[in-house]
Formats: sequence, structure tokens, C-alpha cells
Amino acid sequence: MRVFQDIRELSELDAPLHLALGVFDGVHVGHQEVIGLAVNGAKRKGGLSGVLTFEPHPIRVLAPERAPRRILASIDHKIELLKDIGVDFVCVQKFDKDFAARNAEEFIADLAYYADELKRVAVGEDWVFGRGRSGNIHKLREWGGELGFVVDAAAPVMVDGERVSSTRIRQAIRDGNLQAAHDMLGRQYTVVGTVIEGRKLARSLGFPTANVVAHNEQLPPDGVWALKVEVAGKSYQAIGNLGRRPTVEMEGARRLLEVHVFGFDEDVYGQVIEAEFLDYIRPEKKFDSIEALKAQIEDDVNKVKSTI
Ligand SMILES: Cc1cc2nc3c(=O)[nH]c(=O)nc-3n(C[C@H](O)[C@H](O)[C@H](O)COP(=O)(O)O)c2cc1C
Ligand SMILES: Nc1ncnc2c1ncn2[C@@H]1O[C@H](COP(=O)(O)OP(=O)(O)OP(=O)(O)O)[C@@H](O)[C@H]1O
Repeated sequence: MRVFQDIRELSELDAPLHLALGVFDGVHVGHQEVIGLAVNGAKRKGGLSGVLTFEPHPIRVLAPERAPRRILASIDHKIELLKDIGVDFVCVQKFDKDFAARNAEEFIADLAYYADELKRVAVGEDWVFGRGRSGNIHKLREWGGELGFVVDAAAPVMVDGERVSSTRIRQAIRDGNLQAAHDMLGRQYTVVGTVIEGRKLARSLGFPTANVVAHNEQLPPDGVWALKVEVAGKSYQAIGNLGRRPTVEMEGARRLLEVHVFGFDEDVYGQVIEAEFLDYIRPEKKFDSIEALKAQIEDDVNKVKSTI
């Protein structure tokens, strides 16, 4: 799968193009429907399917005060998810004030200019875009008639009677409702993060941990979780504490996911870990002593191991 950094680079593609447009945070079941229209279009008519997405999330530039603090998938993770769906290329357009300044018609005219053989545009039927949100599906069809592309629009995909959206999924994760997030994503929700050095205290507690800083992804509620993690392409069962470790840290310590991977004792500093949250075990607590914390962790580990 090819990755481009700007719509101007689409001129390198010498084939009919079938392009899905949107932010696609999390690549949820609604997004999959839209992207499927582009993929199927390319299969039926020939040519290449692709996704045009924006980075950072446009709302960060347009209304930072309303922007979500965390997202469902950082750009690298999003690109992996799009690769799994089978698109031929992804264009990650930098979204800044300049880009935001053009109106919907200018944006589409630019797109059709650089994506020379643009044959199909796929969107959700309620998608609005461009300065002042002036572009919509009707306008898109009108401009497509002039510029030579057709517009495929997906009807809203619903789960539990409500339209699926990235915002709704972020809320479900914040609430700890990972089953609802799973249903709306069409896959298990995972958090990707990098392992940083800790204080190496966990080893003396008998439970070495990898201290993971999430890459800006939405985290579920703090506490102890049964996890499945992927490290260096291999999958393991694990237990993790998400939070600020009040027993051993001062107030205001960084929020971390500390992961104890069963049957694993390798140095993983600097590596990327992907964690799936399986079951909530208990809230994080401040213990009176390290011994009490250690006894509790032993109980937690036994509890998780007994369910594997
Ligand atoms: C399964 C598990 C449960 C934990 N629960 C708590 C907790 O309830 N409260 C707390 O302050 N720290 C908790 N911790 C975090 C430990 O305090 C932490 O692993 C230890 O301080 C080591 O930190 P280090 O990796 O920086 O050396 C937990 C850790 C694990 C692995
Ligand atoms: N539930 C859905 N059903 C069908 N199409 C959808 C659905 N959700 C989004 N889309 C479409 O997918 C594309 C990308 O959507 P986008 O990521 O901008 O919106 P969203 O998922 O509703 O997120 P947010 O909550 O941030 O608005 C757009 O064309 C949009 O119309």
C-alpha cells in the first residue's frame, strides 16, 4: 500500500482512482462501509482504491476547544488499519489553517486536478466539508458531473439504534464499555504505546513491568485490567495497571499503563506494544505499605491467570 503526504502527490498515480474521503478516526464500521464503496468500485471498474484523510484531526485546527484530547488511532495505527481493509493507497493531507481556508468547491477542484483520473468519490451521505461546512453530498454530485467522477454515498451505519461515530466510540471507551466499542469498531479496541524506563521497583515486587506511554489514544478508566498484548509481532496474556500509582508516586505522576506480561522477561525499552483490554479487575488504590500492594498484585495475577 502506498502512502502519500499531500493531495498534490496523487498526480503520481496513473490509473482510474476510487477515493474515500473523511477523517476516519478508528476506522469504525461506518467508515468501513464508506471505504468499502471505494474498494468495490476499483474491483468492479478497474483502477486503484484509496483513502484521503487529514492530519491532525480538522477539529484541532478549526475548534481546538472542542477537540477530543485523545483519539482512537494515531496516524501510524490508522494506516495499518486501512492496509488491513485492502486499499491500494492512503493520502494523509496535512490539515492546517491554509488548507482549511479553501471552500468546498476549491478543495474538490484541487483534488480532481491532482487526482487526474478521479472516477469515484465515496463518502457517508451526511458528510459535510470545506470552509463553513458548505460542501455536502448534493454539491459533490453536481461537481462530480462537471469533473467526471461519480459519488457513492453510504447510508448511516447504526449500532443499538444510533449512528456510529468516532465521538460515540471514544465516550464508550472512557466509560469502560469496551464491548460497545468493539461492536462499533468491528474489532477489539487496542491501545498502542511505547515502553519507557520505570523506577525498576516492580522487579523487586516480583512483577517486572513494561511502562507504556500511549500514543495519544483514548484510554479506558484507570485500574487493573486483564490484557492481551502484542510485542514484536507476538501475542501474550498480561495484566496491567492503568493509572498514577498512588502507593509509590507523588500526586500528579504521569498516567501510565504498567504491563506485566506472563512468561516474558525481555528488555523491551523503546519498543512499541499494542494492548487489548479484556476484563476490568479492580480500581487502582493507594496502599499503606509496599507489602500490602505486593499481596494485592499477587491476588490480581492469580485471578487473571485462573481465567486464561
Ligand atoms: C497488576 C498490578 C496492579 C497494580 N496496582 C496498583 C495499585 O492499586 N496502586 C498503586 O499505587 N500501584 C499499583 N501498581 C503499580 C505498582 O506500584 C508499580 O508497578 C510499581 O510501583 C513499579 O513501578 P516501576 O515500573 O516504575 O518500577 C500495580 C501494578 C501491577 C503490575
Ligand atoms: N455511521 C456511519 N455510517 C456511514 N458513514 C459514516 C458513519 N460515520 C461516518 N461516516 C462517514 O465516514 C466518513 C468519515 O467520517 P468522520 O470520521 O469524519 O466522522 P465520524 O465517524 O462521524 O466522526 P466524528 O464523531 O469525529 O464526527 C465521512 O464520509 C462520514 O460521512
